[in-house]
Amino acid sequence: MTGSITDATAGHIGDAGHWPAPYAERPIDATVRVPGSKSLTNRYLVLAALADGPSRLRAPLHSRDSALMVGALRQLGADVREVPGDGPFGPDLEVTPIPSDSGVLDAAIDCGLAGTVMRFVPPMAALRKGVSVFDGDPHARERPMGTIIDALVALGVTVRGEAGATPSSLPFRVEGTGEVRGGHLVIDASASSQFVSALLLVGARFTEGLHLEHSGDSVPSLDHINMTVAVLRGVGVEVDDSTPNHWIVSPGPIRAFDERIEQDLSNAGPFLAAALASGGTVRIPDWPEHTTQVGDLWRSILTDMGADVTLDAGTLTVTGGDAIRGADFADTSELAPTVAALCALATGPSRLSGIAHLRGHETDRLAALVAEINGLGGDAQETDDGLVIRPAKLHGGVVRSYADHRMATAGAILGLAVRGVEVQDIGTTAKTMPDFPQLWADMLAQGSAPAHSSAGTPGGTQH
Ligand SMILES: O=C(O)C1=C[C@@H](OP(=O)(O)O)[C@@H](O)[C@H](O)C1
Ligand SMILES: C=C(OP(=O)(O)O)C(=O)O
Repeated sequence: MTGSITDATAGHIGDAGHWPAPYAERPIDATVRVPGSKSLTNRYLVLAALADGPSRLRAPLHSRDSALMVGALRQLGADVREVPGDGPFGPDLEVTPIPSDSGVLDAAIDCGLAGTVMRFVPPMAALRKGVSVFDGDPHARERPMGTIIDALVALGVTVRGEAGATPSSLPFRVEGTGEVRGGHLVIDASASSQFVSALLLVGARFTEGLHLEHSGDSVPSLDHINMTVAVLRGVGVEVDDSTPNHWIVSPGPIRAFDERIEQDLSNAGPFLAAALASGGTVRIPDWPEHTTQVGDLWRSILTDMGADVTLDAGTLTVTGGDAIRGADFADTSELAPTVAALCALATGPSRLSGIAHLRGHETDRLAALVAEINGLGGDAQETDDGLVIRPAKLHGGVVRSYADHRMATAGAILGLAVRGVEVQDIGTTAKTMPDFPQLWADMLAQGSAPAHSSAGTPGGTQH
């Protein structure tokens, strides 16, 4: 760490489990790499377990959510091995698929708090013989699951809750017979795009394939569904998504693959936000030229907030100015907590819309963001489908993370601009980024641009 960035406590957890968020005395000037994409890693893990031969994931994410997925697939009979790779964030993974003739095998699946595990794995369990019991963290029992359970029941699969009746949330058991006929299925996926992705990922393995239709309010996080469709096509699965709210997956094999996982562009967000929060520069090399990750939206979001954003020779460079501009953002999906943290530091008002379903994420993110921003003296309010955040002078205090990795990283962003912020349970970032405190400290340690006044932001006035 250079002398230009204060707070030598970066990366340490305080006695009360509070992480003193490092405060940026000067503009950050850093080049950062982040681990592999959670969404891509867990999709490719699912497909590898269902494929027609052994597959390899290069530079995958190693985190709690990916470990939970690996654990689930092993329970279902897949063989997942770590093999040396060339990525800086851990080994590659080789996957031998779930054998089709493994007999009757019972399984216990720990979903943790991972939406991808609790939604993607139950349809896989229906495709093999045996009982698979699903449960997770306490809050996982409150996340929306009814749509996926009802979908399986409509497909002829037996799903029982603790009392024996059809449940609407974790815990439950799926009684697989080894075969699902498939066909036309209508669901309401307005609470999560993961319901659609979950069924599309297995659809080719249904005897008749799958014609999935969404009926209800709009489906959130459409980028994630488009990612699912693109990944499926990449492994030889035919998907027709030419009619809005309809996805037709032809029956057929899922081709084994050897795939390099892109870095997690959503998790790049807090580091890029650090450029704005400190009025400095953050570069991320190997930014994909074409990607299905929602995190590619950082390029427009951060431009709208007043940053200078360039993508040159594969490196994304974000330079913050003297002030962060407030703006209106629709459908920011999993990027919303990071966006909200920047909005709380902005000089003008912001509105985030199209994110009502965040109430069913790791925590009720709309309520949590309002409570924690306002707890630091901010001015945030919930709307029907999002947040309004107005400029306010912030002060130090504790940011609670609610077991939500993105609340914890939002606290870290605020702490760069506001002295005296502590994040409760920074360890929860392990859900998708186990090294977050170290990566954050490394970013700060790299040096700093010449001092500039960050006093243009409400947070900056606290310096
Ligand atoms: O399919 C995926 O990998 C994801 C889909 C989105 O879920 P929702 O549609 O529930 O927002 C996103 O928020 C989540 O972080 C990851
Ligand atoms: C909503 C998220 O996760 P999950 O995959 O658990 O839904 C997220 O990572 O922001």
